[in-house]
Amino acid sequence: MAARIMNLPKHGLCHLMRTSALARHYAGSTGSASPPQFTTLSVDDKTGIATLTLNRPPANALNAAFMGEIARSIKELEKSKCRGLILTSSSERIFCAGLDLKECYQAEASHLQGIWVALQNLWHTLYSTPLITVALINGHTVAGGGMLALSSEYRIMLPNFKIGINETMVGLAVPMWLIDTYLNVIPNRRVAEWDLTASRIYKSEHALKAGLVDELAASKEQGLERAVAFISSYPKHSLVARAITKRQFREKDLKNFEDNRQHDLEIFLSNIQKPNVQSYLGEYLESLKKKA
Ligand SMILES: CCCCCCCCCC/C=C/CC(=O)SCCNC(=O)CCNC(=O)[C@H](O)C(C)(C)COP(=O)(O)OP(=O)(O)OC[C@H]1O[C@@H](n2cnc3c(N)ncnc32)[C@H](O)[C@@H]1OP(=O)(O)O
Repeated sequence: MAARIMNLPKHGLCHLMRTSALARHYAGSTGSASPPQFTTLSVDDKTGIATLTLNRPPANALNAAFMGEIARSIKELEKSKCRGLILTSSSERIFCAGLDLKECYQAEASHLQGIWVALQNLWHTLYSTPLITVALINGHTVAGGGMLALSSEYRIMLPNFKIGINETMVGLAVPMWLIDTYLNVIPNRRVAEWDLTASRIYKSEHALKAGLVDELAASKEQGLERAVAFISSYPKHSLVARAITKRQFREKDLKNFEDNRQHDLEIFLSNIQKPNVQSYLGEYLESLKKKA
């Protein structure tokens, strides 16, 4: 794909925005002058398709700054009237390992609150965007990483990786908005309930059979081609009607979330600060380290 940093002047799908302008935008919305740190964003000016590459080694674990950056990029692409967004990872092994558990361990309540609010905002932004969204899952993706994939409209995965939502395994309940997101992809309630209560993690090939992903691609290059083909399959004249229809499908889930946003935050804060959860989190982090 002949991509470059932002700027789609020709057919009005995306407005011009150079890297420096992007940096000014971030400065305006965050109060900080720092440009994107954990992502790279490129837009193909022929197709009007943006590729947002997650780049927070080693695991693309989500902290508040990273999540804020992804959400702001999506908002910016919406304003520039891009047509579609491909989410992928710069890592060859990990698409996204979910929340940065190191930042959830022995952290101040205010820090934990910042993480959860950023997760809520990121979910809301991605789930509700009018952009055509594709997750090109070129590595493992679990928990909050699974959220990124499942909130997108179409999932293309490379072979031999893992995908799933493992919250109960790490001792915490799956939030209702993530259950709704899962049901939007796996509408069989019995299967969804079983998957989420059991923290079921699928291998790519099985995820395809179960309908958790839509296609497998042999390589990242092939996955990118397939992602572009999916987004391009929507004719330009249908984009507004398409976006309204998407919104209608997702509206109830978004409203449920808004009605319970504060409660959801309180549940997280109360659970994550429990001594037994913190102690388990410490052990879990050790086990991740020992693997290396
Ligand atoms: C655990 C008790 C309580 C947890 C409470 C958390 C709060 C949860 C609230 C509810 C919802 C939360 C949403 C979430 O996202 S919770 C996040 C859960 N995520 C995980 O459980 C994923 C853990 N990681 C893995 O399973 C594997 O790393 C992987 C993604 C399958 C990849 O495996 P691979 O073998 O390729 O890689 P490594 O395991 O060697 O990892 C490479 C390095 O990355 C570090 N790492 C991995 N995951 C995380 C993470 N989530 N946060 C921070 N760091 C992470 C790992 O330590 C390695 O680092 P190192 O190279 O420095 O050793």
